[in-house]
Amino acid sequence: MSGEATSKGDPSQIVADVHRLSRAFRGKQALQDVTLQIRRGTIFGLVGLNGAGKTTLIKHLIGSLKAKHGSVTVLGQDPTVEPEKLLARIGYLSEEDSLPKWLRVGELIQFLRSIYPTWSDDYAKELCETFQLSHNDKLSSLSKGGRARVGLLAAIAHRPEFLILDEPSSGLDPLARRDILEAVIRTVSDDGRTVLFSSHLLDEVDRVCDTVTMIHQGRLIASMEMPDLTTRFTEIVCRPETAWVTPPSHAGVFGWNRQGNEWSAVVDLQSTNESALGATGLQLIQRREITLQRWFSARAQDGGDQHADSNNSSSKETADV
Ligand SMILES: Nc1ncnc2c1ncn2[C@@H]1O[C@H](COP(=O)(O)OP(=O)(O)OP(=O)(O)O)[C@@H](O)[C@H]1O
Repeated sequence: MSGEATSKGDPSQIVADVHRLSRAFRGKQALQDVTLQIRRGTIFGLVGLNGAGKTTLIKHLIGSLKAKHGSVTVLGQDPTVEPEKLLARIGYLSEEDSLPKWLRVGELIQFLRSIYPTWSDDYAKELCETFQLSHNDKLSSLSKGGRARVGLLAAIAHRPEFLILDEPSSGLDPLARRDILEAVIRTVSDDGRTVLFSSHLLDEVDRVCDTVTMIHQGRLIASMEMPDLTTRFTEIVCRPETAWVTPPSHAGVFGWNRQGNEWSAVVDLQSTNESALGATGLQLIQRREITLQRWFSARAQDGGDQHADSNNSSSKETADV
């Protein structure tokens, strides 16, 4: 499990280390016993339904919430101790539009370059060109997408070691999303930089992330390297000879979906295989490559409670990704 991996791993390669973090708000559990590590130089995808606990986790990482149960270390420090030191090394873009709207783009840049020792004028200029922003633009008169681009510029022009993007794509058109993702990739390609990308847009997570971690109702229910998604999971389609009222229960098969006479499900090939499925009388008519979207909806549908991957802590699918 991840605790074991922590002790074995090189600590300098761990950008964020979350150990048994729990958080409740007014008696309601927002995070429960979450343990994970984010490795240097990776793009870490964080997914989960609305209210799963993603932003609560991120708030602990940037030090706006202090861990009450469990511990959080980011770039080797407790984010709530000397937060200004840490914040100079990380970039953060939240889903909320929190830019000071009374400023112009150029004024905001002047302010930011005075607080970030590593601010890069050249990179800020390049980003202004890429995002088609002018120093003269008033933040109040920019579109939502325009302000999101300014937010991204503000988050990355000091070339942070660790960039945290919390739903950066929400409300943006596909072109603006491309800008964001390309900027993310560029940032990461600078040697050794790390990104946490929290998003509901699973095709984007699939396209840019090295790993994916899913939180469901405050619990971390799955975490894996992206290539493992397609080697470990597959989607099957069955046509029952006699109509099913409910699909059969089989270890490693989850997220059943009905389409007319056919049923599809996700199979964890580590827990079961097709010959074992055949022996149960399941008549397979098709096998499809899994998508992140299908895996995610299957996991969410089963409430994170099925046995396909959550019980296989001996596999690669631990929180150490
Ligand atoms: N300050 C707060 N006070 C009370 N409840 C809170 C607070 N912050 C979060 N919560 C609750 O904690 C749970 C997790 O919320 P969180 O914002 O972390 O989820 P999320 O995964 O980021 O959701 P979304 O995808 O909708 O942004 C939710 O039930 C939310 O209502």
